[in-house]
Amino acid sequence: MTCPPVLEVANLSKTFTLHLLGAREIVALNDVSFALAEGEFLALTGRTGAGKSTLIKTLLHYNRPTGGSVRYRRADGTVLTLADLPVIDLIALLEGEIGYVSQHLSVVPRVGALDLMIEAALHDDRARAEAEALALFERLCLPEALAPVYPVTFSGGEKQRFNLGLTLMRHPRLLILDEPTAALDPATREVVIDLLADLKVAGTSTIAVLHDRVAVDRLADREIEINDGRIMAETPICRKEETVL
Ligand SMILES: Nc1ncnc2c1ncn2[C@@H]1O[C@H](COP(=O)(O)OP(=O)(O)OP(=O)(O)O)[C@@H](O)[C@H]1O
Repeated sequence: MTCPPVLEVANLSKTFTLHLLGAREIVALNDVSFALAEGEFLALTGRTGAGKSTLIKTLLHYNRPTGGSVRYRRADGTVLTLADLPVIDLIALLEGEIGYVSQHLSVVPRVGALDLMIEAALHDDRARAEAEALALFERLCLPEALAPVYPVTFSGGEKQRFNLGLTLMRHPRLLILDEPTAALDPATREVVIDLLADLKVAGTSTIAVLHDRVAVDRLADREIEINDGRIMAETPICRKEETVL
């Protein structure tokens, strides 16, 4: 018996209207449909400006879709249609079992990195949260000296790993990543790829916008290529170690 998908995106569209430019319209996403299997790692690829970030922001309802629907299946089998959720429930979902790691830092100012991570934990055990946060610091090769520092002062690559760590404090079962390795040198990129690979083994379902071919080849089960806001190609990825002889 095959598992029902964790996420079903049906005919999703997004048109931006530029009101200050005579209501000019930009069709950023056009009739995109796909499903994400439980535990699957899906890579979204495509040229710059193709609509990849718009796709993930729209499927999460950070952008209000122009058309289409997104259905998310919880661990207990309940299926939620995101557009029908009261805002408070949508926020709880996006700050809990669905984790979104954007390319940008968005945190409370003048709070140190470690405290932000401790606050992000979904439980009230501060000592446990601190231990979890420090373990993530180490796993992400963030120097412990940065723990009390405001993340706004971090380098691009440090911010990127901090963003990931912050989201992982909540142990999301569905992870949505926007270019998680973009600002990283090759060695640090390996650190992040290894962590994402371990999360995949642990059963996390993931959608990641990736320009990084190494990351696609190491992590993805399937690649969807976006162009002009549409799906151009959908390719299963077969790794050597998975090939049955
Ligand atoms: N809020 C917005 N208002 C107007 N246009 C937007 C908005 N967000 C995105 N766009 C436009 O939608 C198109 C797709 O942008 P998007 O950021 O999704 O591309 P992308 O594939 O993620 O690109 P990149 O790889 O460069 O990050 C672009 O033409 C962009 O200018």
